[in-house]
Amino acid sequence: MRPPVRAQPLTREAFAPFGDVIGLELAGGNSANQGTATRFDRVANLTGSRPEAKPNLAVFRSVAKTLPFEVRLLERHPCSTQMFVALACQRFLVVVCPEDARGEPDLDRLQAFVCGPGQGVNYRPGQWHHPIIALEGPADLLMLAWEDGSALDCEERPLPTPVLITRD
Ligand SMILES: NC(=O)N[C@@H](O)C(=O)O
Ligand code: NI
Repeated sequence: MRPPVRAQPLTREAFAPFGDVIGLELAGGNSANQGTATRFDRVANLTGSRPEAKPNLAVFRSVAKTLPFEVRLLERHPCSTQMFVALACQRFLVVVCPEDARGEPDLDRLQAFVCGPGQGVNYRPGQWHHPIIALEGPADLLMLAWEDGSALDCEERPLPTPVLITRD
């Protein structure tokens, strides 16, 4: 079995190779609503590359899992970004994995992030990741991706051996 992967706190810098972080480290912004708000525009690069695919705004009501957690499969969405933002949660787990020269998950470089209330991530298109996991308590998470109901919406890859994610 591979050495366990320690889940790390979510930061913009650490997550940058995998996509965008939402709700963390907001910078700049412009005044809005007669000065009663600051708006931070385009905090994530939302893309869907298939003309027939439509944006799907969904709510995932996830049951709680605990760490340590065994990752037994990864998936990717080749033609769309996928965003998850916590609507209500205590913690949620984001697991991402770079790809090797063949485009397959490079499990030696798998990373895990513990995210909290008010935070979100947006995977870049084709980014290998584990399906979203709620931690410590059930979670409602808002999801946005471009989907058309075809197989290209989501490509799954069962892992030959599980990868254990432990608490930092
Ligand atoms: N597609 C789906 O239902 N869920 C996954 O894509 C996920 O990342 O959670
Ligand atoms: Ni996904």
